[in-house]
Amino acid sequence: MLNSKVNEELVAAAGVEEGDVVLEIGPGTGSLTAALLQAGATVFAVEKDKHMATLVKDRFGSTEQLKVIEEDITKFHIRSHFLPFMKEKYHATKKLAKVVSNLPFNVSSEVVKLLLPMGDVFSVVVLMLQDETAVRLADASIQIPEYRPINVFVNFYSKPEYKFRVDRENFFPRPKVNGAVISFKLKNAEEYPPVSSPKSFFSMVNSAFMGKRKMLRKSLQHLCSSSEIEAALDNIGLPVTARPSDLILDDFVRLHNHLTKV
Ligand SMILES: C[S@@+](CC[C@H](N)C(=O)[O-])C[C@H]1O[C@@H](n2cnc3c(N)ncnc32)[C@H](O)[C@@H]1O
Repeated sequence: MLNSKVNEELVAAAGVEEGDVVLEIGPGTGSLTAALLQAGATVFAVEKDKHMATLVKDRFGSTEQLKVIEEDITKFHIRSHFLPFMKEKYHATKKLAKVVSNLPFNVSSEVVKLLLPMGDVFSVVVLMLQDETAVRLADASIQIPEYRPINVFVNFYSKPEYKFRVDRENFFPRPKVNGAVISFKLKNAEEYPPVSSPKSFFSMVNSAFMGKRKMLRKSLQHLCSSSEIEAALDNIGLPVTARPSDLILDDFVRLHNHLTKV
């Protein structure tokens, strides 16, 4: 990131304040880390590249305010490593941590899937993503060609908000596309839509989209007979010919709950 103002805006988008504990993924040379430390946060940085991890440790020296771990975030067990760190910093308080990260665009969806169900650890996840991805994830409207299970997932676990666009000129090396900052305010478990099991719910949603152009009464046939699916759709006020792109999160929840009662 060449523009330090963008880093400050990322920090502000997460509402980082003095005393906050922040998980930063991929600190690189530490430009965002510097802005987080400046805001008074205690930073737990996970960096996959050995050279970068050393560089960022050397840059800030030994300080209580920063811990750098050399690990790939997609293989890192956040709960077992980050939770003890967070508890130690927050002492006995029930405060939640935040995630602020400017990651390579190619790992962003994996990171989103990993972090959004962690509302018991993080209050907010603020990420720099490819602009197109940020627009798509922040928009829960159906009937757009990009509507996918990930949209249902994002809205199940969080309240997404597109924050601002970051032109590609601000990055080095310059990517082919613009970036954007998106914030996901994480829900806690009591706020999740009422489903018997998120695993069975997302398995149904994924199956529904497998045949994107197919009607649900066909694509969900491995779960129930088509007449049972039609009855459930009718019961929740949807046409029996509905396709996955006709259903918002609540509709999927009601459909799942009807089908699992059958
Ligand atoms: C876009 S750079 C970060 C730049 C830095 N945050 C800044 O603001 O200047 C991405 C960093 O993420 C690291 N990274 C990439 N994949 C990672 C992963 N799976 N886990 C942890 N770090 C990763 C890279 O080594 C690199 O240092």
